[in-house]
Amino acid sequence: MIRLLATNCNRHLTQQLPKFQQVPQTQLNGIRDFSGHLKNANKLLRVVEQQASRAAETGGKRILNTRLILLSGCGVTLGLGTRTYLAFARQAQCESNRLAGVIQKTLQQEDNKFDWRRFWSYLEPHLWELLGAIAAALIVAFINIRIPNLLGDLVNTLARYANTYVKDPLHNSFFSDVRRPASNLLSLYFLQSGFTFVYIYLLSRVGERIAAKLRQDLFKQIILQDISFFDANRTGELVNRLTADVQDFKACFKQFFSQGLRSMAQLVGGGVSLFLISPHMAAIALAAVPVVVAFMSYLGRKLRNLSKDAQAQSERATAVCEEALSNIRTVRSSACEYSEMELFKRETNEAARLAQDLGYGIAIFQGLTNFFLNGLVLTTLFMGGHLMSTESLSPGALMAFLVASQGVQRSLAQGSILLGTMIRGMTAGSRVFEYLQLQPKVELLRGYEIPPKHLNGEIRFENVSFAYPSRPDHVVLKDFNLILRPGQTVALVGASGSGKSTVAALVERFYEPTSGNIKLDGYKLSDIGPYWLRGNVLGFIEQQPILFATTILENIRYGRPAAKNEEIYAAAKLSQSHDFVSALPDGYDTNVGERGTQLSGGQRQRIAIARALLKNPKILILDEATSALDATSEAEVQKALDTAVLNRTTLVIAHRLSTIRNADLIVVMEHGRIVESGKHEELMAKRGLYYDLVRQQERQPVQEPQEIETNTAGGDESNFSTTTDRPNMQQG
Ligand SMILES: Nc1ncnc2c1ncn2[C@@H]1O[C@H](COP(=O)(O)OP(=O)(O)OP(=O)(O)O)[C@@H](O)[C@H]1O
Repeated sequence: MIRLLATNCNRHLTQQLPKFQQVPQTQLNGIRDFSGHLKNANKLLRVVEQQASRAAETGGKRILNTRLILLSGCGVTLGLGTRTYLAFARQAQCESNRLAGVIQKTLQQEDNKFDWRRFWSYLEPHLWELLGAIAAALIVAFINIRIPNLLGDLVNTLARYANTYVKDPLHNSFFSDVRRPASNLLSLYFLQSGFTFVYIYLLSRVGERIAAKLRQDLFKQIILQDISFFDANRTGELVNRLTADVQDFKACFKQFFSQGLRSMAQLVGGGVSLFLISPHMAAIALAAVPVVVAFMSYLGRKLRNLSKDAQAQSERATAVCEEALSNIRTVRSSACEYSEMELFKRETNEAARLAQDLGYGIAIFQGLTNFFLNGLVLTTLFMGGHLMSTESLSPGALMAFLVASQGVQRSLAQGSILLGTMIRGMTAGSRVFEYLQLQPKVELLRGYEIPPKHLNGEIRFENVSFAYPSRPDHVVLKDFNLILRPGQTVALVGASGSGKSTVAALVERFYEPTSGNIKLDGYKLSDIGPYWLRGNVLGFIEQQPILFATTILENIRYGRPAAKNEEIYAAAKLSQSHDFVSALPDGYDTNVGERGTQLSGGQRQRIAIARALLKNPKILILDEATSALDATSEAEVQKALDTAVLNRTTLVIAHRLSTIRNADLIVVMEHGRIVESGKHEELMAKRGLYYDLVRQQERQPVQEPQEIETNTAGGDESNFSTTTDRPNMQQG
C-alpha cells in the first residue's frame, strides 16, 4: 500500500517536473496556504526541499525522485491519513516543480553544451561563401597531398644525374628531363597560393560578419532583459561575454575552417598517399593512430572543463576592473585604490593559475604529440632505408613518403594546437549562446497603446503586493492601494527601505507585481506595451541621473530621439537649463564627459529634467530628484521641477519637506504599507506625523564621536561584499 501511494506520488511529481516553469509563484503560495494547517506535511516538505536542494547541487533528478519516493512513503507511515496525504502530495508536487526548476537551471549551467543548431543559424546566411572557402581549403589540401608525389618524381629524375658528370650542360638531356616534373610542381605551387588567398579571404569575411551579428544579437538580447536580470548579473561579466567570448569564438571559428579543415583533409589525403607509396611503412606508422585518438579525446574533455573554469574566472576579474573604473570617484574617495589593486591582482592571479593549468594540459598534449611524430620520421627513415637496401623502395618513393608523412605530421601538430583553440572557442560559444536564448518575461513591444485622446494619466494601485525576484521571500509591498488622479501631485514619504522607490519602479514596469493590479486610466499596466508606456507616458527623474559622454544637445535628445533642435531648446528652457548651457563656451555642443562628470550635480539634474520633459509625459516620477543636491542647486532644480509638474500627474518620492510642500496628497509609508495619508495641513494637525518621519531622516541626531577600533591586521568586520558575487576585498 505504502509502495503504491509512494509510486503514485512520485508519478505525479515526475509528470509535473517539465511544467514547473509555467506554475506561477502565486499558485504555489496558494497551495502552500491551503495546506498550511498540515504541519506534519510541511515538516516533511522542508525535508524534501533540503534533500532536493542537495540533489540539485549534485545535479541529479534521479536522487530527487528517489528521495521523494522515500519521503512520501514516510508521510504515509507517519499516519497522515488519506486527506492529509493527498494534500501533502499536491503540495509536494508543486514543491517538486519548483525544485525541478532549480535542478534544471543547475543542470543547464553545469551542462552548458554547445548549441549546434543555433550555430548553424549563424552559418546559414553565409553558406555559399563558406562552401567556397571550404572548397578552396580542400583544394589546397589536395594540392599539398599531390606535392610529395611530384617532388618524388623530381627527386627520381635528379637521382639519375646524381653521380653523372655533365660535360656540356647545354647539350645533355637534364633540362628536358627536369622541365616536366619541375613545371608540374611550379603550377601546383601557383595554384596552392591562389587558393590559399581565396579561402583565407572568404573565411575572414564570414568570421567577421558572424562575430558582428553575434555581438549585435547578444547586445539586443541583453538590453531587452528584465531589470531583474541586471540585478542578478554584473555589468563586467556581461561586457566580457560581448567582447572576449565573441572574440574567442570568432578566432576559433576561423582557425577551425582555415587550418583545421585543411589539416584534416591533409591528414586523410596524406594517409591515403602514404598507403599508395608504401603500404608496408604506412601500416606501421598508422598503427599508433587509435592510441593517439583515444588520448586526444580524453585530454580534450579534461581541457574543456579547465577552459570553462579559466574563462569564468577571467570574467570575474574583468568585472572587478570594470566596476572599479566605472565607479572611480567612489574608489578614490574611499581611498580604496590599493585594495582594488589587490582584489584585481587576486582575481587575475587565479585566472592566470587556471589558464596555466590549461596551458599545462595543452603542453603535455603537444609534447607527447611531437614525440610521437618525430618517432614517426625516425621509423620511416629506418624502415625506408631497410626497404631501399633490399631494393623494394626507390629513393624518390622514400622522399615522397617522408614529405607526405611530414605533411601528416604537420597536420597532427596543428591539430593539437587547434584542439586548445577549439576548446576555448566552443566554451566561449556556449557562453554566448546561453544568453542568446534568454527571453525576457516582459516583452518590450507587446501590449496595447492608449489613444492620446483617452490618455488622462490616472494611476491606480489595487491591492498590490510585491517581492523582488532576487529576494522572493522578502515582501516589499503588501496590499498596497493608491490612486494618483490626473494632474495631481502625490508625495511618498517614509523611512528608508519602506518601499517608496519600489512603487515608482512598478509604475515604470521595471518589475511586475506579485499580486494585485496597477492600472493606467483603467487599463491594466501589465497589458500596456512597456516601450510605449516609457517612451510616451512616463517621465522619470532619479536622484543621480546619468548622462552619456556626448553633447548636451544629444543628452537631452535622448528623451525623444526624433525631437527637433527647437523642441530641445524649449525643454531646456522649461527645465531652467537654457541659461547655464548658453553660457558654456560650446553651448549645447558641450561634451559632458563620462557620465556627465564635467557638469555640476544640479546642472546634470536639470539636463535630466529637460530630457524627461522633451517627451511631454502625462506622468512624472521624481525619485528623490533633489536630495543629492546642495541648498543652492536644490533651489534651482526645484524651480525647474515646479514648472515641470504643472498639469501632469506626478509621483514624488521625497526625503525633504521642500519637495512635498505643494503636493496635493502626502502618503506616509512604512514597511511597504500606507500608514497615513492626507494633505500637508491635515498631516500636520495629526501630531505632525509625517514631519516626524521626514525629520527623522533630515535631521539625524549628531552622534557623539566614538572611537573606532581599527584593526590593522584586517578582521572579519572590515570585509565586505556587495549584493552580487563581488569577491571579498580581504583574503580568506
Ligand atoms: N533590486 C532590488 N532587489 C532586491 N531587493 C531590493 C531591490 N531594491 C530594493 N530592494 C529592497 O526593497 C526594500 C524597499 O526598497 P526601496 O528602495 O523601495 O525603499 P525606499 O523607501 O525607496 O528607500 P530609500 O528612501 O532609502 O530610497 C528594501 O528592503 C530594499 O532592500
